[in-house]
Amino acid sequence: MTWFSWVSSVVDILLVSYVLYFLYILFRDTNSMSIVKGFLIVFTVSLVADFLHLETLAWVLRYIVGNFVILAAILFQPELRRVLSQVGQGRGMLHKQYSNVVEELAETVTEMAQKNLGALILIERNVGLRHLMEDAVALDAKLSKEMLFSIFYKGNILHDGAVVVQGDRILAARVIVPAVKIDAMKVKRLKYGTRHLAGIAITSESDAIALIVSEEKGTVSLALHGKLMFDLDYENLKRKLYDLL
Ligand SMILES: Nc1ncnc2c1ncn2[C@@H]1O[C@H](COP(=O)(O)OP(=O)(O)OP(=O)(O)O)[C@@H](O)[C@H]1O
Repeated sequence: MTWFSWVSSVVDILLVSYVLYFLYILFRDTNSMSIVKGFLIVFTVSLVADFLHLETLAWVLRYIVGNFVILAAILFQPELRRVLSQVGQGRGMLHKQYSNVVEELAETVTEMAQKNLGALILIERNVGLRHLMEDAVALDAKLSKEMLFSIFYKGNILHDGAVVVQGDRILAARVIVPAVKIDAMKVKRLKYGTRHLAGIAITSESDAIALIVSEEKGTVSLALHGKLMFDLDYENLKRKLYDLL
């Protein structure tokens, strides 16, 4: 073996390891991991069936394993779409950094809901929310559970209104979403109060995501494009945020 083929083998192994690690990071917080585990089980059983000469079972399992790429493309569709759009935007490699924000947010609001601590968190995406922050309190603080809990703690002067989050920063607190014209009938039918309506309003006029923790109901809702996904649990919320960020 020449030194060149030795070095290229090492580089080859390192690159494959990196690709596998990268895929693991991208998929670990979705249901994809259970699909991968399912595939590994089917693959192992097919080897055992082969070994034991269980012809029909081995044939069926070989067929499933052989067509896994097509199956995976169908089953992984939301994840693949997300991964491709991130890579397209050059954000794929930043996913790990983003995953911390997603987890921190999902954990924080779930805990807030359990403690009936009301909150409104506006997550900026492509459309800037600067116009909302003119009369707000500028912060530019690192996003953390402690910081969000402190802000929305009832005794804090900043607790009234929303916070605006950009990446892993909390840009401002006491952000007031301008009153929107939602007719009285609709308000009655929707049965939501002003915090939820503010979340619906801001997301109908921007591409922001609003996380709304209901003080009264102890629920977490996510507003997007003016529509509310009501009462999300931790897993669903995290999955939704991963898809959107
Ligand atoms: N336009 C707004 N912009 C930002 N925050 C708002 C706005 N309107 C209300 N809020 C916040 O919502 C709080 C009042 O929530 P309200 O009880 O009316 O709504 P809700 O949707 O029923 O929420 P909850 O279930 O938490 O009671 C206010 O104290 C304020 O912090």
